[in-house]
Amino acid sequence: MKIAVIGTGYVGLVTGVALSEIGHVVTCIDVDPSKVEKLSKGIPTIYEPGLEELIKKNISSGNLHFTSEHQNGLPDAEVVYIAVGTPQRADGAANLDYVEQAALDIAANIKQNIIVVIKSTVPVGTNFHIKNLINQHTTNGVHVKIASNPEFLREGSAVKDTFHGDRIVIGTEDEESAEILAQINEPFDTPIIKTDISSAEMIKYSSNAFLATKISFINEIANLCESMGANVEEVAKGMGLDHRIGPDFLKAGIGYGGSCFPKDTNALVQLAGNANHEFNLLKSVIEVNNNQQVLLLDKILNRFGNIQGKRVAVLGLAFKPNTDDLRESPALVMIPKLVSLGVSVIAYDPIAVNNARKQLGTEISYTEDLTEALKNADFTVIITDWPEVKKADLSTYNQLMKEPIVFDGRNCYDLDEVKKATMEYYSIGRPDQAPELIS
Ligand SMILES: NC(=O)C1=CN([C@@H]2O[C@H](COP(=O)(O)OP(=O)(O)OC[C@H]3O[C@@H](n4cnc5c(N)ncnc54)[C@H](O)[C@@H]3O)[C@@H](O)[C@H]2O)C=CC1
Ligand SMILES: O=C(O)[C@H]1O[C@H](OP(=O)(O)OP(=O)(O)OC[C@H]2O[C@@H](n3ccc(=O)[nH]c3=O)[C@H](O)[C@@H]2O)[C@H](O)[C@@H](O)[C@@H]1O
Repeated sequence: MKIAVIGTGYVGLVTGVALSEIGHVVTCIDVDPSKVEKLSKGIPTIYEPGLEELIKKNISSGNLHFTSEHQNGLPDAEVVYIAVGTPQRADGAANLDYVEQAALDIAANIKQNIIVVIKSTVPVGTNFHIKNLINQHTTNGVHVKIASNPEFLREGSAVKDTFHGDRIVIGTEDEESAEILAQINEPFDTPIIKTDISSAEMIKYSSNAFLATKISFINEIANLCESMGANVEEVAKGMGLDHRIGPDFLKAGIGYGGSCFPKDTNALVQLAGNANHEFNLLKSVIEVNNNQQVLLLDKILNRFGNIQGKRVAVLGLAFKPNTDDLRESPALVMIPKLVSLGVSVIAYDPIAVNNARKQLGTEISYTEDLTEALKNADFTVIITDWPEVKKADLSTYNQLMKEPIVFDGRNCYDLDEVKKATMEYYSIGRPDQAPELIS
């Protein structure tokens, strides 16, 4: 089938590439010509394991094309996916400007009746709004049907998630569209749920809100564990063995970040508000997360009092491992606060340094070398559980830092190993480790 995908960010690019891999002829359209130039040469614009090989392979086979001109991809397309951003507005609601512009681009360029599939995460009602917008603006008598096909991939495992997802949700107006979309997706060998459009839109927000709730719940339990002398890792293990609870998303830490949980939880609160429903549970989830992101700072100030003039190693800038994405990373909250308290920060990340420089500027130093970050540091703050950090030989903290004092926002280390390594160690929801060992 001939498919066009509008937007080549995390979702659009991975979707377009995956659809080309399963045999469709795909044109990916992006208004950013620098992205299109790189992608056309087979150079990925995002870090995603497995993506580069698939881009190169499908460009060579003739199944995958990139363009910055809507008139190059849309006229022939039988199905068009919208995968542009839906960032957060100042009031928390989803900003639909990019989706609406994509709708106008479709209306101006299609030459036949097609199905438009919205992959972007959009509030309930948006699909019908976009369908009407397109159909009001087509000039040559053609019209579109609309379908909601929300995306559930995670950054860092986007390719794997696309080929081996838990489910594909297809919300349509009629059985014929549902059948066409089911056929397009059939080679993914993933269970397909056919439903109505509003339910499909709601499934996406509810899924993200529920996962965020699990994280805030375990973080709140972690904070209780600290007051009560329990260990949250043990508690999560004991809870997760109950199949009704499950072990996933029970990792306590510095709070959730990323381009979606923060914005989608806020958007759902707004959406509920529009329907005169106070979503108090989700409001608390957001509040817990906001507090969690600065919890380590309280621990640091409790330990030191004044930290002015100290050298701090910050390990990890990305919002999670295996991505160079910094959107809503706890690092963006923590580092400016540390800087405002007069410390000098050297930040380590294996792949996100270039993106971080654009956001955090030149007030801090950056390195892709873990040992360089630790050298002569007065204390270390762990923000991202990169494998490089988790696998580090704990004696290096002792060898390289002025004093091995570590504030770990991701519970990277086993407490018995920490004891052996003679570190002063503060983590989340576990007993602090032996400050008296430090001379
Ligand atoms: N990033 C993620 O892991 C996931 C994101 N989502 C949702 O998918 C949507 C897209 O997210 P991302 O891929 O992260 O966004 P992104 O911001 O990385 O990419 C959006 C792309 O669309 C392009 N664009 C904007 N307007 C355009 C237009 N009129 N024509 C052509 N290109 C246009 C931009 O230049 C940009 O390259 C959002 O609604 C998000 O909530 C859903 C699941 C996972
Ligand atoms: O809508 C989206 O954009 C996507 O949002 C998340 O994916 P992603 O943001 O890529 O990453 P996650 O692995 O879900 O992690 C999100 C945040 O939660 C944190 N987290 C995750 C799990 C956990 O147990 N504890 C925890 O603190 C991570 O460190 C990270 O900051 C969802 O997992 C995807 O299903 C969804 O498609």
